[in-house]
Amino acid sequence: MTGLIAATTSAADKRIAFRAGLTSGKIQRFPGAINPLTAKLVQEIGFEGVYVSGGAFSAGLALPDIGLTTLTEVTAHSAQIARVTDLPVLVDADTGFGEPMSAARTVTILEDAGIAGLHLEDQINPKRCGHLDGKAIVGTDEMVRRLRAAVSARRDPNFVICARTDAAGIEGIDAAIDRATAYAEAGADLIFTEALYTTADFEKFRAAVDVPLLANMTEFGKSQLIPAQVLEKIGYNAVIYPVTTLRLAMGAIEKGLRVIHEEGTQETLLDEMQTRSRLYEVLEYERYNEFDSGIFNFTLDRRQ
Ligand SMILES: C[C@](O)(C(=O)O)[C@H](CC(=O)O)C(=O)O
Ligand SMILES: [Mg+2]
Repeated sequence: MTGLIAATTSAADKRIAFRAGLTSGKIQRFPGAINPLTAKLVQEIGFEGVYVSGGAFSAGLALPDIGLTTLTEVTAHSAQIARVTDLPVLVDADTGFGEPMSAARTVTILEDAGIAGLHLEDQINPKRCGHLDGKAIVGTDEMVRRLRAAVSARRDPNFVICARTDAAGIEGIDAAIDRATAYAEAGADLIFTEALYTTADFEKFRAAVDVPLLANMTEFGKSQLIPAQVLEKIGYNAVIYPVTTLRLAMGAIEKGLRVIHEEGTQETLLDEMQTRSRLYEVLEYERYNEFDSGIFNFTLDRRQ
């Protein structure tokens, strides 16, 4: 039964692994998982962690990424993902779901949900995707209050609090670096350098601060798609591919629906599908059968 239904690694151990990864010198790759099944594949393929994207979660609800989802919704979704993986899960907590006190509550609730870390961003509410124009950010002091509240609420000292700065696209990279320094002083364990443009920007950021850094390799955004090996050489500690699995899946879904609509059958799509047997393998279906026979292993005589 071990490892079926839920993964075996405790939340405490996942947080320890996350922290160890951040100081290992090896880049920690966190693809976004759109559901628990995807998280199982992320682990099987050998990544170091799982990311829960606010953009992908809201898009899955057919909503834009403008802070419409609630802490309760994000927590329920993230907890389902964390439950099935031995990997640390990093959750996009947007601006913390309210004022600094709400950010503090967000930390406790995500801790209870078995999450390894969250990121809070310095945008105003309502926030928007960091790769769009027209963003606005709160003052450094306001974000520092947000972070201090989050850090003070943490009960497991290994829970990772990541501060995201959206300042580069608004005030320039030097201002973003100043903010990152202030956020690290406020207790952030990791800095998410949102929407930098080129490799040179990532290099400049790395040279300027002495705190673990996270890169966002989202598609169709402002940043060049820099390979993980290059980011590692630059000295980045973590990278997310936040919306990639959603975009892959939605691309395939749209194409497939059009084929069925036009051809009246999905026959020509079969090669592109995950087969039933592969699905059952990922689900470890056979082990559930073994579990059942372990329980129902008695026989009844005629008098019972
Ligand atoms: C990382 C991000 O916050 C997310 O919600 O996944 C988004 C990603 C995206 O919209 O491509 C962001 O960068 O704001
Ligand atoms: Mg987001």
